Amino acid sequence: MDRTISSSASLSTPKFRCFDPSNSYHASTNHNHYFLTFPSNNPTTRGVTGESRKHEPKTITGEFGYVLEDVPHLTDYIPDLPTHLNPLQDNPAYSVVKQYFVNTDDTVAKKVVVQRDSPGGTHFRRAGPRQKVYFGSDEVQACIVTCGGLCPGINTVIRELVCGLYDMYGVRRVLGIEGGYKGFYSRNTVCLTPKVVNDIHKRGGTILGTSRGGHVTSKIVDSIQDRGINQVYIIGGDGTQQGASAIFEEIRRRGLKVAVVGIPKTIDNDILVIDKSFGFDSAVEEAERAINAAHVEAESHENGIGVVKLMGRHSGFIAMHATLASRDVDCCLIPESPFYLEGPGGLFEYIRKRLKEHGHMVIVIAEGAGQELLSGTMSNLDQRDASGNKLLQDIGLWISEKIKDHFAKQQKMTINLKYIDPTYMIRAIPSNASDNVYCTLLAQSAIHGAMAGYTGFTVGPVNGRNAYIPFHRVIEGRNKVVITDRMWARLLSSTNQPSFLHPKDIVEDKK
Ligand SMILES: Nc1ncnc2c1ncn2[C@@H]1O[C@H](COP(=O)(O)OP(=O)(O)O)[C@@H](O)[C@H]1O
Ligand SMILES: O=P(O)(O)OC[C@H]1O[C@](O)(COP(=O)(O)O)[C@@H](O)[C@@H]1O
Ligand SMILES: [Mg+2]
Repeated sequence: MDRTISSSASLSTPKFRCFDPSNSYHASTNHNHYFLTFPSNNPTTRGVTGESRKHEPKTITGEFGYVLEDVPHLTDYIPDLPTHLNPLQDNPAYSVVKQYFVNTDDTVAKKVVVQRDSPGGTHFRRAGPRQKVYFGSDEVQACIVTCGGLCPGINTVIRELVCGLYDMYGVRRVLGIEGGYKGFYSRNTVCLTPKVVNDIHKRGGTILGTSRGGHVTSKIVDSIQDRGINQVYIIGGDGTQQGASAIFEEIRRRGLKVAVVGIPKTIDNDILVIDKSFGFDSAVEEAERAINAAHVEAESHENGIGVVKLMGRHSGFIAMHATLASRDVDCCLIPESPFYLEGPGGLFEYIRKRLKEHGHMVIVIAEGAGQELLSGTMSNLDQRDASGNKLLQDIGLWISEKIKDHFAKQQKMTINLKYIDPTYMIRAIPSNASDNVYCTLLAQSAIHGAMAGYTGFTVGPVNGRNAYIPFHRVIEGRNKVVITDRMWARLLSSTNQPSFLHPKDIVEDKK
């Protein structure tokens, strides 16, 4: 579809001009791009001369304290976009479903436990197919990129994006960007078809490759524009969603008809708002195997101690869930719960007690736990990876040495400690059955959102329903284990470990 939208600089409408092919900076033959010129009177950019202000959150309020934290839509900055009937209504598989399309007003409550007098509270737009779409099938040129660390299920999401675009919306042009964000401007692309992706969900990793660092917003958006891409599916964690948000802002600033969709991928389960990230269950299952091995080793030796280090840079969800699932773990240490070694209530005292009672024990430690204890004692202090994430020191190795040293020198006690570090093994596997289904729903929800013209959002389950969540909500912090929550209490009660909290802290927290 080739359209020119122009308007006078009225007070109520933004001023747009059509893409100018003579502009060598963005030389492209694609006709689906609209440019926003500044200054404009668009509410999201008003008052800014020469450059765009960030997209203001769209908040819609209703009666009784109802709040919708809405996601941007292409029509927010490109008015009068033509619409099409959703091709799903003629699709034999879907046309038989009663009420297949979601009501455009459907929203998902962030909080489902409420009291009689509770206000309506925060809601997100419900994911799903809409009757009207803003892209024709022939018009779509989609791309998929995977960034950050690996996670079980990435290939399933890629597969389902490609097959969903093909089967549900008749889209035939889907590009894979190789090697993460930097692939937009430094690598080739690969054409993705249902045939190419047919079996990939059975493999771990990502067929597209991934990387850290290399997010240069202007170069990425230039590449999107030059290639004529109008739907961008970005699979990645908290850092990636930050990057996706920057891409969305730049696309909006340039006034392009390009939908930017984030698909949350994090093995650490540290992305805000969503219930749980895909691949997390698969990773926990794999972690169980390491814990089992540690337990077998520990119980076969006198004073046997099995130490297992698991992933979890800032959030201890994997360690917590693997511990709760296993029942063989006697102590779980996570970044959110500071601990200490010596003295009453400390880790050494607990280990001694446990060995006396049971003759063996298993300790699970998340890689980000206790970093403050060993700061300055090991090399690579304050080093960062290409994405700016702090490189952690090996807490598992450090604590194993400390335990051995303490029991040999101070307790004159022979212990048998086995240290297991399955770090990469838990994330390099294919996803399990339930994660595969999760990935399918996630990918399809992402497609429906982009086709319906929504942009600048992350898709994910909120209280069991997929929703479109504005980027700013997922990048404003990290999801962490709350150690004053019932889940952590369950863990403490299942392991019998000390809380390592000073009674004064607990009283203050309860207040
Ligand atoms: N604040 C940020 N702004 C823009 N891009 C970012 C930001 N943080 C990370 N990125 C980019 O996102 C990608 C993945 O980030 P990373 O932190 O490595 O993994 P993850 O997304 O899994 O957390 C990298 O290419 C990185 O450059
Ligand atoms: O060695 P790499 O590839 O940087 O990955 C290690 C890190 O990746 C993580 O799994 C998290 O990565 P993401 O944020 O990309 O999901 C951490 O738990 C771990 O510290
Ligand atoms: Mg991350």
